[in-house]
Amino acid sequence: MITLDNLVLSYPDGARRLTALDHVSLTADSGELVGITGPSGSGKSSLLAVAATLATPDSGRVLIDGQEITGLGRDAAARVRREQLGIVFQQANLVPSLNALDQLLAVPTLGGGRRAGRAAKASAVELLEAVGLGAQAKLMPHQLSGGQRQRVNIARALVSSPSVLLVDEPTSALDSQARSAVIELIAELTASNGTSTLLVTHDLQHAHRFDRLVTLVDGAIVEPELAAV
Ligand SMILES: Nc1ncnc2c1ncn2[C@@H]1O[C@H](COP(=O)(O)OP(=O)(O)OP(=O)(O)O)[C@@H](O)[C@H]1O
Repeated sequence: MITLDNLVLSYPDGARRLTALDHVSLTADSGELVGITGPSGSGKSSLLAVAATLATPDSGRVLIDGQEITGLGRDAAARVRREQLGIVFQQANLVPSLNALDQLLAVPTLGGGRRAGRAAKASAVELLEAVGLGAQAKLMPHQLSGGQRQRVNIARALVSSPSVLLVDEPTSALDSQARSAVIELIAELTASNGTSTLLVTHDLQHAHRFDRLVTLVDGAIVEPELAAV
């Protein structure tokens, strides 16, 4: 479970400060997919950055499974990101010289690389199968479609079995068919792995797959609402 508790984040803006997050509180339970939407500049990326320990809020707290992760030192924050968070950004950012399987084995928590043990390989293969790429394990990034690259990206984020998955505009580089497949995949994995998932998106075509949808305007949640099913 991830809890954002009364988060305030501001950036310097000339002589004043610009409020990017204005007392934001939000919880995603285990197995829950929460969509976060809102106009450009409303604070969506700022929210994910704070949740990912990549930005420090002015005030408020982030808790994962009841433990506060705000205000940690650099090493402790890096450990939280490695062990408890899965992070999926807009672009897949795969390593061009590694095949799909090795992208997963290169993640430090899998202790892999060339010397990856059997157990690590088996779990990487299993993850690729879970994202529908069992047959593409040996393909290089340039041999994969945009949608397939994003699936590898998602599988890579799940290597450490994170309790929280943070996803920023995962479909913006994809065509509409790949888009719905990626959202469907994230919804399925959230439910089957019991992950707490925050997914930022402009694209509300697949909002019915969210358990909840919240809208940010000027850094504040304006209308938390049950997604219409
Ligand atoms: N590093 C920064 N320094 C100063 N201001 C920033 C910084 N990052 C974001 N902002 C400002 O904070 C506000 C929220 O930005 P943020 O990127 O979180 O919004 P967003 O909803 O993710 O927007 P988009 O949909 O365009 O990505 C905006 O006014 C933005 O200009």
